[in-house]
Amino acid sequence: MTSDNFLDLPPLLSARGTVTLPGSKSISNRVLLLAALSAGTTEVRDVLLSDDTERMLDGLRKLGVGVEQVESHVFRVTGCGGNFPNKEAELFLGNAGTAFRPLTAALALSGGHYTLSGVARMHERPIGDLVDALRALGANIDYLDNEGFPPLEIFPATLSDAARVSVRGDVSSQFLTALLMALPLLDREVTVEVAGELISKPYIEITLAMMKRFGVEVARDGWRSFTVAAGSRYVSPGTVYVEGDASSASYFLAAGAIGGGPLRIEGVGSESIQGDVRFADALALMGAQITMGPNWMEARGPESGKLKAIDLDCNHIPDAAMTLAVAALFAEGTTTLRNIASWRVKETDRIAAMATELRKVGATMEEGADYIRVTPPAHIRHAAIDTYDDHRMAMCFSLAAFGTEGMCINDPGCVAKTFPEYFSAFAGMTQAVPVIAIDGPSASGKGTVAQRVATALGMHYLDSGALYRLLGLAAQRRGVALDAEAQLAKLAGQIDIRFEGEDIWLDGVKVGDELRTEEAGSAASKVAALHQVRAALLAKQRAFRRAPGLVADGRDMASVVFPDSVLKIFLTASAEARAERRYKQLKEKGMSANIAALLQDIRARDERDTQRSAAPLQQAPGASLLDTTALNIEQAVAEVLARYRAKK
Ligand SMILES: Nc1ncnc2c1ncn2[C@@H]1O[C@H](COP(=O)(O)OP(=O)(O)OP(=O)(O)O)[C@@H](O)[C@H]1O
Ligand SMILES: Nc1ccn([C@@H]2O[C@H](COP(=O)(O)O)[C@@H](O)[C@H]2O)c(=O)n1
Repeated sequence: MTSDNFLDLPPLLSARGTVTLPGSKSISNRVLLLAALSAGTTEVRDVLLSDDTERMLDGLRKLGVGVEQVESHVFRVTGCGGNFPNKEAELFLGNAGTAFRPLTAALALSGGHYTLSGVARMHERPIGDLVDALRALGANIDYLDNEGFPPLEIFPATLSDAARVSVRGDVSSQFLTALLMALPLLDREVTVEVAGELISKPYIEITLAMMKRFGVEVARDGWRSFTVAAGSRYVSPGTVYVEGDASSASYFLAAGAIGGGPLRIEGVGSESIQGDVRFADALALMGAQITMGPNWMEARGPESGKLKAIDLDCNHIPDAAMTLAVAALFAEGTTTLRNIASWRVKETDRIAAMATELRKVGATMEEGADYIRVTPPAHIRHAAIDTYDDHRMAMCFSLAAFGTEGMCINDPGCVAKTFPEYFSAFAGMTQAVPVIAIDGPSASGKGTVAQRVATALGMHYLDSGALYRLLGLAAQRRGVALDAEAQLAKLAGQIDIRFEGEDIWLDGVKVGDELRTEEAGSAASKVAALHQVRAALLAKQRAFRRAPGLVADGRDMASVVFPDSVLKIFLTASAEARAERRYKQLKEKGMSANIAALLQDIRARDERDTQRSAAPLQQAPGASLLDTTALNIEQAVAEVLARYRAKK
């Protein structure tokens, strides 16, 4: 169920299957830049296609680098040997930190005049520590707006002969990455000293590994200093394969752990150079069963059946740690994630965003400057999750749909930053609570059949017509006209409806046979024709979708309320057969009835239900017809069950 700006995920029951990951963002953008800085042509394969890599590719093209897309995920980059052909360019780099920081450093040392800008959030993300280090080397960089933040204007450097520069490591490891990648552009030995505790060390490992692949070996003293020797030059290795994205793997591993699995991820594994593969260790600490090979990982639910809380220093997995915060909703106890101060300067302030959104679903949250603490609620509430233009917020919160009510994700399109096809991949790996939708005209027997099918399968049952009947009844009791759309829609939001077995309660009072009269049916069909009323009752109907499954009967179950139903039946019978059934039904209840009048009522109701503009009664696309005119109840039930089994 999607619209342009939100995605309503149904409640999820399980997760299993095999997913092939898109290429790593961190590796894609590093390799593309190194290929551009090299001598020679590089074929880069399995490149991630996303907003962030598009920003890098676009930037390189504007700098005059030859970038040719040879296949969908394959680019041929003709390196410029450290000398960008275009000495004047304006680059817009969106919110791509992996493009902005390294390009700043490379351009600052490459003798041209450039401006670099991004989206508003990029202009709030600090870059002063990197600029200071570059200035120490002689770079000529101006802030165009706020001191210490993009946008930047870069002029040709007047290089100093500094042999040592210092850069802070405790704000973003991308500053060190950017400096190291640019240093081979200088023709001398330079040592970079790291000031403060270096965060996100695994990302530096990726940088060093990629530089080595392009022929530049960095000497190091632990995590304190790094030296690039004089005469270092990037040389194309010919072809480079980009690994699958380990941060993206975290959502699927967590889905396997929460939803039972087995869920296998291909494209990244024990031989990965990405630090985020260690997310799998954190998930194992929570009790998940993890297995892996060189290029794959697999997650299953815990043997005990329940994940458990952890207290973890997440410095080594800053991005994937966000996934742990949402997985904590499904763990016993309080989870604490520490050493995550870098979350505050990412796409959004991720500590604040995570705390706000987890509170919406009912979690008890505690947040500090560099930690977050999650205590799960007894019951995960359905909520509209804001995503703050942060792809990881959207992807993490998809996991919350494993709660009993599903989850609504606002602005799901923000995943395009790193994983444009995320939600379809996620849907392919997860199984929603199944719905069998049985629609049809009045007295066709859908209620009787749906109830029996639900009992046979141990599923829940929704009589959606009862909601419209109850609203009609409530309106009549309160003197609201049956065509007063706005008032009726408001009333629909106010009335308290409760189903207990055969009994139905309206505003705390049990409703009797009055609900089943043709008058109540007729009132229902009048209020049901109003768009605002239908919209007001939508969420109430969807809330019936609970594990292990739902059988729902009505007029628009398959077309509007549960369009992803696993089985859609359009159950009908001739108007005469239906009038006769209704006649018998009313007589059995000791109510008065006249078969000719019933036939007339049924025809009038059919006319209104099929001709209205709001969710008209129809055989929905994908629904199969079941005409029960010549079938008894048992035969009709058996037929629905047979069709369901055939679907499984
Ligand atoms: N296949 C069938 N053969 C004979 N009688 C049936 C059949 N299916 C249902 N009935 C009987 O028809 C009557 C009407 O059925 P039911 O109330 O289930 O219909 P419905 O489609 O849900 O109606 P409404 O939409 O008005 O609620 C019931 O008494 C039921 O027992
Ligand atoms: N999904 C639905 C269900 C019912 N209606 C309207 O309510 C009337 C009463 O329904 P019953 O199934 O209890 O007979 C019906 O005639 C419809 O007009 C609906 O619109 N959508």
